[in-house]
Amino acid sequence: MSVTPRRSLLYMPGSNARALEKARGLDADVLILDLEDAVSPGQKELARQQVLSAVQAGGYGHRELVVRVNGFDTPWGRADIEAFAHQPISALCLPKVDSAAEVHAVVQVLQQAGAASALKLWAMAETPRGILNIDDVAGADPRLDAIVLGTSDLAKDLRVPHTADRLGLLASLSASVLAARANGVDVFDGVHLDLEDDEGLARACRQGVELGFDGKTLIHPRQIAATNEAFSPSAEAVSRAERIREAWKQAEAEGKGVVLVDGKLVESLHVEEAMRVLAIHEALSARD
Ligand SMILES: CC(C)(COP(=O)(O)OP(=O)(O)OC[C@H]1O[C@@H](n2cnc3c(N)ncnc32)[C@H](O)[C@@H]1OP(=O)(O)O)[C@@H](O)C(=O)NCCC(=O)NCCSC(=O)C[C@H](O)C(=O)O
Ligand SMILES: [Mg+2]
Repeated sequence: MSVTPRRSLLYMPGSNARALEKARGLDADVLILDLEDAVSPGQKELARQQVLSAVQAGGYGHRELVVRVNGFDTPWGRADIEAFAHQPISALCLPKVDSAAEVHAVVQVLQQAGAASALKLWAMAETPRGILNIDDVAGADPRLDAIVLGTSDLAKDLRVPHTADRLGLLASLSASVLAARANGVDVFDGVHLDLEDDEGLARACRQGVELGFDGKTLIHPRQIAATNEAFSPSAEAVSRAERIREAWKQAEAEGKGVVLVDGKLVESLHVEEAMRVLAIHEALSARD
């Protein structure tokens, strides 16, 4: 089993040349180079050019590069998509996706541009309509590779306050995880806006892990370390997974379909879980 760890996903405005440079040395798994809401209308062209130059220059190492383009219905959306159709990036992130039809429209542009099938699409779940259609969006096309929660836009549109327990967002968060898993794509939690609030960030990360997210989107480098820690398998989880792998090998050799590890029942589904933990751990160790 091969897994690409996507624990921490750092946004940066494409208009911020210093951030694009600094990101080459940051410990984030994914860099989301933003052309959308973090860039003012007057800087859209500059941001597109800077991000193009940055991805062409490279130097980002293991960090996956994702470009968040402007909405298809804006003056910049189509040109953004065409500009990055043949660049060395993992995915285009589409903001405020309301329906599968919006994904299909972008897929058509990529096909017309002859983009490689390796170029994926990530859909942002950040509107009430998008959440209601999230299963269709997540399964819209084989290029669709991940769902990204936009909890700021969502809280605004739902008219729910930003609370520590994120009560008003829970239904949308869980619906997105369900849709992602049902369609076999990754799913990433929204941002924590308070840069000074380390305790709140740690709590939000824990909640994200418990809700089933693969990682969390971030807005500042100081949020990376805590997020990586929260979304990495703990030493204890790795050690138990290793014991499960060993015990299962023996059980299989003896023709058994169940085994006890540390007094707990282990069946093939637990072995699958353990193998995923080990795959993430090994991918991270190989990177170190
Ligand atoms: C929030 C910020 C504007 C703060 O920037 P700044 O004042 O420069 O912070 P610092 O002085 O503390 O920065 C220290 C150094 O770190 C670099 N830096 C800062 N932020 C980033 C970053 N995001 N990526 C890379 N590097 C970063 C600074 O350049 C400093 O470097 P150095 O010169 O070496 O000291 C800023 O953090 C920022 O712009 N953050 C990202 C904002 C953003 O992208 N927002 C859009 C995405 S959030 C969203 O829209 C989610 C979704 O759509 C929703 O609806 O929820
Ligand atoms: Mg948003």
